[in-house]
Amino acid sequence: MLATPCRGKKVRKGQSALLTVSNSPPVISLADYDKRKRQITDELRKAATTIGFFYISDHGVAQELIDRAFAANEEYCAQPEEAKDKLPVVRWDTRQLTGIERNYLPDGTLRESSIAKFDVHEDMQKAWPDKKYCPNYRQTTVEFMNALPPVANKILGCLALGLGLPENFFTETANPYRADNFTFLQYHKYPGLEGRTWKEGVNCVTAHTDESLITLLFAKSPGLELASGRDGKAATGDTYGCYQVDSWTPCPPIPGCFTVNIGDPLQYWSDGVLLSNYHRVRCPKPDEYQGDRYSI
Ligand SMILES: O=C(O)CCC(=O)C(=O)O
Ligand SMILES: [Fe+2]
Repeated sequence: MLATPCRGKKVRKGQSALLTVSNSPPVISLADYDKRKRQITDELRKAATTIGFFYISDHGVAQELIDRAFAANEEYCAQPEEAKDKLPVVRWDTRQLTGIERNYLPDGTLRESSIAKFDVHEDMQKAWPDKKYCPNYRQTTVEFMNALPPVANKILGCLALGLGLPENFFTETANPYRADNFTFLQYHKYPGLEGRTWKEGVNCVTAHTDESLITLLFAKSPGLELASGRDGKAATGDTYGCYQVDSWTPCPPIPGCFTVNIGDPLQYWSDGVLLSNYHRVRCPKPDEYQGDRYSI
């Protein structure tokens, strides 16, 4: 079905490099979901099959809870280093996906993340930070994570309907409370990069596609960009020397909305109809906001 030329990613069969569509993701409202399911399905199908990204409004997750989740992220990052050193380290190769993750920009600048799975998972029990330093992280993370499946399920239900499949086709498989499920919440802190300039091609997060079914993202500031309708081409030009895309569309956060993108499994399972598109987080230029950037 799909070739895998580079780091497990793929070139889409039969798709030309450029699609002539507007590349900016639409805002899709989930308001009156039951009454408007047909319309929402049409809107989601269109966005997922042309851009692979969309914003979701009227999702039902309280702004107050979203704000607390960002505060929990800051709380985690502010722990003393000795406390962080006691936490399990995320390893993608062994699927040890709970704990702390440290990535570095080419100049050694640290980008810190933490990953939490649903509290029912055994490995999560060792990954919660010390309450002494992070009094709210666990409770807030659990509360926030529990608020997300209802949103994800609506989106996945409509995406299934849009493909002519039963509404529960993806949600049955994607039950995040199942012990063998890998759904996770990832908090990121991109450190402030004040006054620095970066060589073209150096990004805070290099071009990639996601391995989730869908990703629900909240970010506090711009930086996310998407390569809509374009295949990653094996070439030099990005940090990993893997993908070259010659047109990037900014995907700044819209207050109160989730930014949502389709991930690889949905592209595979739909035989390339739903698009798991390349995206990256660009390093800010000197005239842009260069302070710390938080995303969830
Ligand atoms: O931080 C962001 O805005 C997006 C990060 C991202 O693409 C990812 O974690 O997969
Ligand atoms: Fe991503």
